[in-house]
Amino acid sequence: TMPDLIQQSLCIFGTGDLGRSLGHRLFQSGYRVVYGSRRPDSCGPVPQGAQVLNHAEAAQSSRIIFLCINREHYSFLQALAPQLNGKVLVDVSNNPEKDMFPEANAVYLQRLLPEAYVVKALNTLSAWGLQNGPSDANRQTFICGDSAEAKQAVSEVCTRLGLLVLDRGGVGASRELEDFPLQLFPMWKLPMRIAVGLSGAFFFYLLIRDVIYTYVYEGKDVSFRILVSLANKVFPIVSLIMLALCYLPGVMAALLQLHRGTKYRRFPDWLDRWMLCRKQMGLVALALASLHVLYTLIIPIRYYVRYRIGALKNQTTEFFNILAWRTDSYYSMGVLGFALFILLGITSLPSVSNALSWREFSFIQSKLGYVTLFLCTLHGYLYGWDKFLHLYSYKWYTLPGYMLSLVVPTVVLGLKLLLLLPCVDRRLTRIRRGWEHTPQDPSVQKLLI
Ligand SMILES: NC(=O)C1=CN([C@@H]2O[C@H](COP(=O)(O)OP(=O)(O)OC[C@H]3O[C@@H](n4cnc5c(N)ncnc54)[C@H](OP(=O)(O)O)[C@@H]3O)[C@@H](O)[C@H]2O)C=CC1
Ligand SMILES: [Fe+3]
Repeated sequence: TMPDLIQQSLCIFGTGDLGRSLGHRLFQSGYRVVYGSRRPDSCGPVPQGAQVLNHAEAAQSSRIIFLCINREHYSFLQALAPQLNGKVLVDVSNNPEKDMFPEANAVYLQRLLPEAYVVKALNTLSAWGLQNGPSDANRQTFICGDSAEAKQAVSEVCTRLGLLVLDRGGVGASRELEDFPLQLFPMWKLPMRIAVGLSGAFFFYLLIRDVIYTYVYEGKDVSFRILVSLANKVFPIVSLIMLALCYLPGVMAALLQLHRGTKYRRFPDWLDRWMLCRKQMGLVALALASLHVLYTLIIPIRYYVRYRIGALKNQTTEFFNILAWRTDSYYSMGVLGFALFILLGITSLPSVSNALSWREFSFIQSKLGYVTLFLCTLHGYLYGWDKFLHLYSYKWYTLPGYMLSLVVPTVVLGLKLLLLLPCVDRRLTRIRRGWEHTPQDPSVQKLLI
């Protein structure tokens, strides 16, 4: 019923892992597959119905040739130039490490065969993923090449394989494409480093204040506190600081724009990088906040706590109304803050945020985000209440951890309040709409010309 499709054959060089998986998928999609191999008679198993020939013969069968060969072996293709000139060569290769070779693999291939049309594609897929059919992670492929017509031909094949094709431009973009598979959660690196660094620092700080101090002054060993009490201080402290760090770059960018009087100037690189990983920063903070919630929920079943309650059983103590208010208020702020925090986390998931308009997304991430930060900071302040008045809070003249955790959020919220002042807000809006800029600024003039 689809004679044109059944007739069309595609050529694959290399019968290795990727060659076989790709051939299998192409065959399933209705193409005839012809392999080019060094040893057509003794190569490994190939998909049913596929033909295996030597390279020169196989090249005759199709205009498009997928090179499922490692880059190190590309040089043999030069001898096949007469057969390969004018063909579309699909480079799918990756390197095991970054910057192994001076030029990108596809650029190298194009240099070896200047008369062929090199297209980089499929390198971000895996042989395993191809064999398993399109799953979520394997549904898209980046593609680049200098010939629009060759790219179009390869795109059609990829589309038939059920892949979403994302055009990245000329062959010069192939270095970027080849670096993709080598990345390991690039956006998570900075947030994870901050989380680990802050957690370590606060752990030792609190270890000295809570455990070592008690040991030195009271001769009591309370090291059991490390596992729950200490953890339940470190996690909320780091979580609150990181939540504030999500909003600090935005505030700083606004201040920078106000200071420069224009939006037509790039932010410094570090600020750009910081802004780009805000989502990951927020999700790490959410994970830590969740740990804080779990640790808090298990407090009543801890042996230490049950022991203390048992010991107090026969004493009649007075009911302090103010204490009831204090604890309830900080718990309620914590609960509300955490609920909003989860909402922020959910709306940052791609499948959810894709369903939101830009306006809805920025409403939740910015307005509700600041409300979340405010509630969580208030939770911290109410937790402290009047403790800062008591001398026992300052062991060895050091501040309690919760006080340190309030510094960054307080600064961020303060600056945000400043930005909300009507006169400041009006100026910022004018700058962001491009109505206002400092004309004597040379970089702006360059942009305007
Ligand atoms: N495996 C994967 O998941 C992915 C692989 N890739 C890329 O695909 C390419 C192939 O990978 P893969 O299939 O895993 O590798 P394999 O080692 O499994 O297969 C490579 C094939 O290349 C051919 N070959 C080997 N040496 C030479 C040589 N000296 N001269 C000519 N041909 C040779 C062989 O085929 P024959 O014996 O038939 O000649 C061999 O089967 C690589 O560039 C890789 O970066 C990209 C994305 C994912
Ligand atoms: Fe708390």
